[in-house]
Amino acid sequence: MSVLRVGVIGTGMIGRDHIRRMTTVLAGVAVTAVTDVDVDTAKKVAEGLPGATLHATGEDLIADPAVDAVVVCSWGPTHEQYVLASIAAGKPVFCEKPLATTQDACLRIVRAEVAAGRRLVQVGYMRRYDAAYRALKQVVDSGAIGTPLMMHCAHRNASVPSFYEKESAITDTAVHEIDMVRWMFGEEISAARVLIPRRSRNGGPLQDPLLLILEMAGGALVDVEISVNIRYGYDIRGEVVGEDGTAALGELSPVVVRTARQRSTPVPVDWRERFLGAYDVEIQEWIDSLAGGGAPVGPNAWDGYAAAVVSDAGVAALRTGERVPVDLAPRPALYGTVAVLP
Ligand SMILES: NC(=O)C1=CN([C@@H]2O[C@H](COP(=O)(O)OP(=O)(O)OC[C@H]3O[C@@H](n4cnc5c(N)ncnc54)[C@H](O)[C@@H]3O)[C@@H](O)[C@H]2O)C=CC1
Ligand SMILES: O=C1[C@@H](O)[C@H](O)[C@@H](O)[C@H](O)[C@H]1O
Repeated sequence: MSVLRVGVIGTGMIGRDHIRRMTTVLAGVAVTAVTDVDVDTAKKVAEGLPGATLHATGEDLIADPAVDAVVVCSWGPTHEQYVLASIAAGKPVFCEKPLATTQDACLRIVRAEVAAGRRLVQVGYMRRYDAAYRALKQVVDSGAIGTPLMMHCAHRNASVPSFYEKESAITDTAVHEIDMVRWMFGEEISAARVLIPRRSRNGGPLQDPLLLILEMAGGALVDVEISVNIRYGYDIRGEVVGEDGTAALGELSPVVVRTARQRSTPVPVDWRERFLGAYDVEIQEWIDSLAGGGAPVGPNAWDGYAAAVVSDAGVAALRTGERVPVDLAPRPALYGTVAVLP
């Protein structure tokens, strides 16, 4: 079996987590190079990877002949330069979300990939790989609950770091639901609104929670509660309401505890725990798709662009209180003829 040689740019929290899974869990892959502007961290990570090269820059890593494919896990504003450099080098690139931090930057990536004439980019929207979301989509697609009319979502973080801003609730957090509902309904989002409830005393200067309302092109409505200081753990919920029934993400805990007349299940601490299996499947399927020179089949540059445009609409809705339409550029043929590829 051939081994995909991967270079990782950014050895922070998720970069190290993806390196751990590529070196200890997944098959057909070796991490052969790393880099980070925080040289000390990158050096420590490289020391734990026998034979891997520590590069001074992301560009050096992309040019390394011992790197077949690139994984970008640096901060969002740096994604564009590394994704574009990977496309220019003709190397497949898995980029953690967001694809880039502005819709113009995402469009530059889309155009570069179209000019290259083949799919090279995959974006890290891992919910599409989660067993519960996949089971939910299977029910929706089967028609068992009839035409979907609404989806209720909750995205709750226990807490967020001090650099998290008001807009991050949309651009950093709800962006996962933005991608997920496009995939779940197989269609684009046409408009966004934000409703602002009473502010939590745990939210500090943030407007927390928020309610993001998304209008799907086919007329369904999606509401997303975004609470980022919920304290009790990391809680992700989703329920689709159809004409003939409803389907919701199941309870995921492998254990139920009964004691002192209480019944309880643990709540994950954060996304690494909740989506552990999804990240494994996501990266394994990406590796497998590249075998023998193949193209990635997961969330593509168009999906990254569409998520950025909807995020911008959400941010504008948050700032103005208005309903903001989503205005997408024409979609290039490289990204298929159905609205959102399955
Ligand atoms: N799919 C998901 O659920 C998640 C995705 N993410 C995404 O992953 C990315 C990284 O997030 P974290 O690991 O949480 O951040 P982090 O701050 O822990 O790690 C980012 C690393 O990138 C490095 N870096 C920054 N600029 C760089 C540059 N120009 N070149 C090379 N390295 C550079 C930093 O020094 C840092 O070590 C973000 O885009 C974030 O949105 C993060 C958490 C979960
Ligand atoms: O991507 C992620 C983080 O960056 C973000 O800050 C969290 O809100 C999300 O739940 C997580 O999946």
